Amino acid sequence: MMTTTLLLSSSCYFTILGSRPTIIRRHVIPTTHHHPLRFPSPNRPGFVCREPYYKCRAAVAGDLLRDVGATAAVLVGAYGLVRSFDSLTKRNIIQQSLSRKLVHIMSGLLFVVSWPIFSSSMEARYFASFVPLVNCLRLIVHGLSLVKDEGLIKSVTREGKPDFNFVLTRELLKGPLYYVLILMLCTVGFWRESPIGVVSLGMMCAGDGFADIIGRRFGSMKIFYNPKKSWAGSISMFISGFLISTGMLYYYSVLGYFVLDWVSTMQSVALVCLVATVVESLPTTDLIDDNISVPLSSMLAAYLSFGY
Ligand SMILES: C/C(=C\COP(=O)(O)O)CCC[C@H](C)CCC[C@H](C)CCCC(C)C
Ligand SMILES: Nc1ccn([C@@H]2O[C@H](COP(=O)(O)OP(=O)(O)O)[C@@H](O)[C@H]2O)c(=O)n1
Repeated sequence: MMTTTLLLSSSCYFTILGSRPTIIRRHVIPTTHHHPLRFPSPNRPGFVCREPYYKCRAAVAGDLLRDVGATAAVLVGAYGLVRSFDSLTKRNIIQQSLSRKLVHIMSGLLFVVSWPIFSSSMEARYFASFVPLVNCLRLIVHGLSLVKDEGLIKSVTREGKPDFNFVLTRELLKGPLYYVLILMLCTVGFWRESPIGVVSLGMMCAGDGFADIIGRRFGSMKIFYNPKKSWAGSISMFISGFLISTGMLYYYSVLGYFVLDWVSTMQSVALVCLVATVVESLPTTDLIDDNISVPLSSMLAAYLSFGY
């Protein structure tokens, strides 16, 4: 019932939204609705099915089947990723802090990489957002110690010691929870139609992740206005964020989702990286988690520089 309501409401919402003219942006010409590699989907605004009705219904059913399959596959991938790092940590192959950061880096990036396996229907983004939603609920349930999952605790908490006291598992309700909420926001809000989501997640996942990994190891020269952060960490955030975000945009442009003017695009990505890196370096972690400040500041900077 909830799914039907969601599908009907999202179809109505995107029928209205989809009637907007396709505006050619300074950098980006959104081609998602008319992606040459995508088969027409009858539940897309403006689509005129010239085939017999049964063929249109088959196309809708094909989209639905594809999105359900893609959702299941990505859910399994998410569970497998956390379990893999739990195993590596248990066998002392990698340190717990490194495990957490690699999960931080890889989860979101692999999630964004998986978006093209979903259909080109208007509801595809909601199927994709179901994956971070499930993980959000999982973090809440375990964060409130309603259920015990040693592997999850070891893979995504700072301590990694699953003694299941409420204080420790409550950590799941901070960084990790904000992280999956931002994934949901970017999936539903920007999807494959705007570079803003891709770049913002590149900064949150890769930039913030490598800042920690490099900063912990090589961050002897501290930032004068925030001794908890280092120049090495911030510089690595800028470089990794720029390279990964640009690489993700290239991936989506090769698949035909964006047509990008690369000179101005790289200038815009560099600006977003600079803004996100400065925000991350500020002594505000106690006030607002990096998993909120970094992506939100990236979204604002990307909106102002990409034009939409
Ligand atoms: C450890 C995490 C965040 C904490 O960040 P920080 O506080 O150290 O800055 C990441 C938590 C990841 C979450 C448990 C699983 C998310 C999975 C994702 C929605 C889907 C991944 C799919 C892909 C195919 C592996
Ligand atoms: N710009 C940065 C970011 C992190 N770091 C290092 O990485 C550690 C963890 O960074 P963080 O507090 O942002 O970690 P999370 O809150 O992202 O888990 C810091 O205590 C620093 O040792 C750094 O040196 N420079």
